[in-house]
Amino acid sequence: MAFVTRQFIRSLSSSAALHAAIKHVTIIGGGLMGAGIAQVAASTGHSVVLVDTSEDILKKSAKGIESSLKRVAKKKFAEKPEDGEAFIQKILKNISTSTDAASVVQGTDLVVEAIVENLKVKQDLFGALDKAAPEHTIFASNTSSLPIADIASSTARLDRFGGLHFFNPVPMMKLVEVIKAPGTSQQTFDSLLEFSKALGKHPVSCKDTPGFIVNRLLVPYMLEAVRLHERGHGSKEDIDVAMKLGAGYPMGPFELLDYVGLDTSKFIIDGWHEKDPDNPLFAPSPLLNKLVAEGKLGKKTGEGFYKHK
Ligand SMILES: CCCCCCCCCCCCC[C@H](O)CC(=O)SCCNC(=O)CCNC(=O)[C@H](O)C(C)(C)COP(=O)(O)OP(=O)(O)OC[C@H]1O[C@@H](n2cnc3c(N)ncnc32)[C@H](O)[C@@H]1OP(=O)(O)O
Ligand SMILES: NC(=O)c1ccc[n+]([C@@H]2O[C@H](COP(=O)([O-])OP(=O)(O)OC[C@H]3O[C@@H](n4cnc5c(N)ncnc54)[C@H](O)[C@@H]3O)[C@@H](O)[C@H]2O)c1
Repeated sequence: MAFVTRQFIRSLSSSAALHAAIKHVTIIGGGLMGAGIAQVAASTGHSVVLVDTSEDILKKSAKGIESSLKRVAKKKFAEKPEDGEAFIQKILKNISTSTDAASVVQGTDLVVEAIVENLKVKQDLFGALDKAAPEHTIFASNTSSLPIADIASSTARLDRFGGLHFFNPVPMMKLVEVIKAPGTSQQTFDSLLEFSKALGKHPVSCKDTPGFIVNRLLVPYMLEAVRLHERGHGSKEDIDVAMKLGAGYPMGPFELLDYVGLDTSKFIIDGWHEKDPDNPLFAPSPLLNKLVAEGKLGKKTGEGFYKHK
C-alpha cells in the first residue's frame, strides 16, 4: 500500500501531471507548415483554430488540408473507401478558422506560430498575443532559423515559450525538434515534448542553437548544391539525381528547395548572412535571388527551379 501511495505521489509531482494536457491549439499561419500542423493536431483529437491574414488564404489552407486528408484516407481505408469520407469530416470538424488571432487565443492552451520567417514580424505577433492570451498558454515558434530567445523577447512569458520545429510535409515527416531556450521552463519543455508525442511525432530535444539539429546540417548541404550549380559544375537535374541515387535522399536539393519554398529559403539565408556577413557560406545566391524576384517561389507558385503541375 505504501509503495502504491509513493508511486501515486511521484506521478502527481511529475511536471507532466502538474501541467494539464494540451487540448486547444491555435496555429498562426495557414501556409505550407501551419496547414500541415493544423491537420495533424486535428487528426489526433485536438481542437484547432487556424489563423491567417485573410479569408481567401484560409480557404486555400482548408482545401490543402482536405486534399492531404484524402491521400491519408485513401491509404487507411483502401479496403473500405466509404469510411474514408466520415474519417475526413470528423477531422475537419476539429478545425475552425479565424483572421483575429488576439480573440481566439483567449481560449487556447498552446499557440504554434508558423508565419513568415522574419524576426520583427514574429516578435510583433507574439508581443500582441502575450497581452491577449491567458496565463497558462504556452507559445511556440516553428521558425527554421531564428533564435527562439530573440522571438520570445517581445513577451513577458519567457518561461512558457519554446520551439516546435516541424518538417515539411508535416503529415508525413515524423520528426519534431523541441527547442529549450534559456528561459524555457522544464514544465513548458515537458509539455511540448508530450504534445509532440500526442501528435504521433518523434520529438528530439534541442538547444536554442542556430539551425537546431537538422538545418545546421541540411542548410550547408543545400548551399553547396546551389554553388556547385552556379559554378557550372553540374546541372540541377544531375545534382538532384546524384543525391537521390548516390546518397539515398528522397528528393534532390533543388527539388527540396522548390518544396520548402524559395522565399522561405531566401529569408533563412539572408538572415544568416546579415548576422555573419563575412562568412562566404552565407553569401547571397544570384540564382536564388533572381527566381524570388520573378515570383518563382517553388511548388507553391507552380514554378521555382523547376516547373510544377
Ligand atoms: C545559396 C543560397 C541557397 C539557399 C539555400 C537555403 C537553404 C535553406 C533550406 C532549408 C529549409 C529548411 C526548412 C525547414 O526548416 C526544415 C524542413 O522541413 S526540411 C524538409 C524536410 N523534408 C524532406 O526532406 C522531404 C523529403 N521528401 C520526402 O520525404 C518524400 O519525397 C515525400 C515528400 C514524403 C513524398 O514522397 P514521394 O514518394 O516522393 O512522393 P509521393 O507523392 O508518391 O508520396 C509518397 C506517399 O506519401 C503520401 N504523401 C505525400 N505528401 C503527403 C501529404 N502532404 N499529405 C498526405 N500524404 C502525403 C502520398 O500520398 C504517398 O502515399 P502512398 O501513395 O505511398 O500511399
Ligand atoms: N517551408 C518549410 O519547409 C518549412 C519547414 C519548417 C519550418 N518552416 C518555418 O515555418 C514558418 C512558415 O513557413 P511556411 O513555409 O509555412 O510559409 P508560407 O509562406 O507557406 O506560409 C506563411 C503563412 O503565414 C501567413 N502570415 C504571415 N504573417 C502573418 C501574421 N502576422 N498573422 C497571421 N498569418 C500570417 C501568410 O499569409 C502565409 O499564409 C517559417 O518560419 C518557416 O521558416 C518552414
